[in-house]
Amino acid sequence: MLRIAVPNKGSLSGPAAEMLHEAGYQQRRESKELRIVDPANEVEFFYLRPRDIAIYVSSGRLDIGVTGRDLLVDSGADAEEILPLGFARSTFRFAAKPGTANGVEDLKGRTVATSYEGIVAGHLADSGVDASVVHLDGAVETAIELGVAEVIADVVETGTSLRNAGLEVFGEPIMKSEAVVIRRTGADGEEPKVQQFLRRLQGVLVARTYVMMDYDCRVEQLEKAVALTPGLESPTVSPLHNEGWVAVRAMVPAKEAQRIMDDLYEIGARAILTTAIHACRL
Ligand SMILES: Nc1ncnc2c1ncn2[C@@H]1O[C@H](COP(=O)(O)OP(=O)(O)OP(=O)(O)O)[C@@H](O)[C@H]1O
Ligand SMILES: O=P(O)(O)OC[C@H]1O[C@H](OP(=O)(O)OP(=O)(O)O)[C@H](O)[C@@H]1O
Ligand SMILES: [Mg+2]
Repeated sequence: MLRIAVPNKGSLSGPAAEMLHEAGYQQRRESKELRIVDPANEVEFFYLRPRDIAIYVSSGRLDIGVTGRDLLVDSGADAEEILPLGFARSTFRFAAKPGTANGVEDLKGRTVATSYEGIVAGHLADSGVDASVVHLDGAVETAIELGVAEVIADVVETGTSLRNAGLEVFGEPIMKSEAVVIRRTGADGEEPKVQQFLRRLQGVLVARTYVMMDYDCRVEQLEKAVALTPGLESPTVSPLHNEGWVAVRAMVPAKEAQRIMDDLYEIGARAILTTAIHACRL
């Protein structure tokens, strides 16, 4: 039975459960459940605090986990990223009242408040800057107003929390994060159950980024049409009952679907349809 750690709370928890559900795994019915078994898929899910997941996985008691890249790095645990999942995207940045600092070099002798002490201490050390770090659990933006620190280092997504606190980012981004699948460093990467789990999640990622496109076009336009919709391997082309026409079917990136439909129409393609892909194995 594959043992998988899943975030039980916070920004990662909802999207992680949704992705696992789309990948065909049973998920917990209510938020107080800490552990469920999915016998059909021979998987056991452990719902843990996102911050603790890398520690459990590095101990070898759980095979894999879903967490944030920033949380993995911050933990310092002996675990490695094996698949980025594309949700809970954020940037980790320094911020302060405007005019306080322009870069990490200005932090010498100052105090930085953060929930990610590992990342911040590592970054300061790498930059050769001697500053103090104060650990806070959350709502770090308020630390400056209340005089606990002059600078914060925190997760930024839309920037709304910083703006509301009258703060501005400064310096280079410290890191870019998103949800990731992790395993113990050096664990057997070929393990078939792990490979199957990763293939299922990759299938969801592809199903979310591509749509299926179908259209009819004249044989004379086929080469131009196929250049617009090359598909992953090559498009399927089938004859139509009306001579001189073919039906074409290919996967296209969802973001480009409308533009491709316009371009196909321009060259004379008709009955252009897109349909969602629910699951796939490439
Ligand atoms: N507003 C956000 N947008 C995108 N990702 C975020 C956001 N806030 C936190 N994250 C990401 O979520 C992970 C942190 O999850 P965690 O549950 O510890 O914090 P949280 O989502 O802020 O929840 P909590 O309310 O418990 O603090 C990190 O990987 C972080 O980058
Ligand atoms: O750039 P934004 O879109 O505003 O998102 C970033 C904010 O979201 C998270 O906070 P959360 O709401 O989880 O509260 P917390 O600080 O207590 O963790 C994070 O810690 C930032 O404060
Ligand atoms: Mg938070």
